[in-house]
Amino acid sequence: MMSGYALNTGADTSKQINAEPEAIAIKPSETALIVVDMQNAYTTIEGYLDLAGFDVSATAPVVKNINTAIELSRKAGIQVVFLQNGWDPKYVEAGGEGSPNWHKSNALKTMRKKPELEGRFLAKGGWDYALVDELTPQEGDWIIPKTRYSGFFNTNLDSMLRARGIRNLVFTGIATNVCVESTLRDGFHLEYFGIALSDATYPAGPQSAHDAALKNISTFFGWVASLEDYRNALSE
Ligand SMILES: C/C(=C/NC(N)=O)C(=O)O
Repeated sequence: MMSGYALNTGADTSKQINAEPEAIAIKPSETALIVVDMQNAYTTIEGYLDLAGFDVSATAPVVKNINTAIELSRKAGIQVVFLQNGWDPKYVEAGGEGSPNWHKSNALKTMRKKPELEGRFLAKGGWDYALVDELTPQEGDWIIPKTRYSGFFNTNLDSMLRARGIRNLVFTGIATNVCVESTLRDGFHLEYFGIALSDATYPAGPQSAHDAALKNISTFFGWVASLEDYRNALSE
């Protein structure tokens, strides 16, 4: 069994999550639940992913599972962190032609291709950027805006976690193969223990993209568990 690194010596007891490739132990006080980009853009019909041609028809059960993971985490004293992806309404933060993001972001590319959509995707203050109604942050949760796929890039996430002795990150959200994987990978290089919940994440692209991302995570960068595994661990 792996043991997530411990900085605190608080009274909260270690919980063992049944995971791939092996079980991992976490202490609630040293753990955060990371909810990646659960915005209308990535989850909802008429949002960015949908209008860019990605299938979002099966996100509802994932939203439900994330809600459960959030409730379980709050009850267990695990810090809940919402990441929120997007840019200022003029897209200055998205970078211009000098940025690979300008060339690779399907949101920016789709808006360039269809001028009637200009200004619609992932602009701060808009519906597309907003977190879905079903997952409303509560007092004590953190909301961390980001402008690139990784939640660690140009944000205060690392220092917020580090200051509180948090070393284990449980990942939920969309998309498994883009922002979830990017953030978990960056976390790995910053010495965080990353655990992705397979049924509380959803891909941008086919099921094979989801499966490949999880396989990559469990083989090289972290651990993969189900919501049930997480629930069982927290009920110990
Ligand atoms: C495709 C995509 C994914 N974002 C994410 N939240 O994983 C994008 O932002 O363009």
